[in-house]
Amino acid sequence: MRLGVLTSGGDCPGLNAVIRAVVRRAERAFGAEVIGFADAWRGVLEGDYETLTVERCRGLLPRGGTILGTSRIQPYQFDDGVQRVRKTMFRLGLDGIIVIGGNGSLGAARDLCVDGVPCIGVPKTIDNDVAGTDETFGFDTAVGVATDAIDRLHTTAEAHERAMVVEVMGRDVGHIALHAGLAGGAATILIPEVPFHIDDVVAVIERRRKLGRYASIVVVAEGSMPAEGTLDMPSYETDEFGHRRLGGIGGVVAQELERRSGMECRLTTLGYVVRGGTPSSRDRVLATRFGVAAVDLAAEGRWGSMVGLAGTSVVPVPLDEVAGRIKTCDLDLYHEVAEVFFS
Ligand SMILES: Nc1ncnc2c1ncn2[C@@H]1O[C@H](COP(=O)(O)OP(=O)(O)O)[C@@H](O)[C@H]1O
Ligand SMILES: O=P(O)(O)OC[C@H]1O[C@](O)(COP(=O)(O)O)[C@@H](O)[C@@H]1O
Ligand SMILES: [Mg+2]
Repeated sequence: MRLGVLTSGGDCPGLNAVIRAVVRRAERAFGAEVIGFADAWRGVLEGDYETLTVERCRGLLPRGGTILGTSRIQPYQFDDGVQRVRKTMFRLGLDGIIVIGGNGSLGAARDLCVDGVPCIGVPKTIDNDVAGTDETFGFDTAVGVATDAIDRLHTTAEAHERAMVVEVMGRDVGHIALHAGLAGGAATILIPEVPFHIDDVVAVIERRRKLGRYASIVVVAEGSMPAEGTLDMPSYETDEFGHRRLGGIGGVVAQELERRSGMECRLTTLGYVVRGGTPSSRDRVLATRFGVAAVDLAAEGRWGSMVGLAGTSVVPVPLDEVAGRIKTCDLDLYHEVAEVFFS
């Protein structure tokens, strides 16, 4: 067996741990060779690759980022993209490609399978928004870093009696904001799934102030939106892949909160900090389990599957059930648990 592997979409902690697991399982259990492609599908399209060995992957477990590099390039952007992918695979004698990516990359992997390019998916992203898996690796690390930041902000907020707005990543979903906000004892949490009313945020802060709580933390996911017609939004640019370049809603919330409550308010945008650096032990274990399972699926010829976490088990999930879908926040956790603490 000869396998290709690539990392696609935004990076997240644990990508290197998957690569290491893939190579080790392939080499040790199946005597198989693994080819690593540079910068996601760019490497496949342009024939930019390296042979990965157990030796090459030493020391990777705790390393953030990805030794292969990543991009948001997909073969379907080019008229002859799929043809070029097939050509590279034929030339290298590959049986298939392990695609470590988020919902966008896994959607493309499903389409490629239909077009005769055998793929196995491994779900990654700090956002935890991939359907078909209870969790993606990278999420636990991101929540941990954000929680640590909130803990630190509490003490400076208390010293100055300020409200602190913390903006965290989360393009379409608020998993990071919800979990870090809950873990960090936020006064309120804003997520993309639930349009917010700024008056409700102000009310929470004022209620706390009446109780003598002058310091408050407001966690805002970058994709959060005000209820229609309630606030002017920053205008987001769109990047070359059609993604809105987010970041800025936290500033709007902080500014309005200060203006309406008269309370001193500061903004901290965590941005890429939660995406970089060493993966948590939990993410390393999940990434390792996913990598091993992906190679096993390839060996069984179960192309068109993704590895997913169901409860405590790693299971195969058809890419058809993943493509074009998104896993949003558990609204019971938001309304019935988190909201208990919003005051
Ligand atoms: N449903 C889809 N089917 C095919 N390609 C897609 C789909 N959604 C996004 N893409 C392509 O996949 C690329 C990677 O997706 P993106 O969402 O940016 O990263 P991720 O894989 O981390 O979710 C996008 O730039 C886009 O070109
Ligand atoms: O790296 P970029 O292109 O600025 O993208 C930022 C986006 O990537 C993420 O970090 C992860 O998203 P993906 O997993 O879809 O790549 C989002 O939270 C954020 O909105
Ligand atoms: Mg995505």
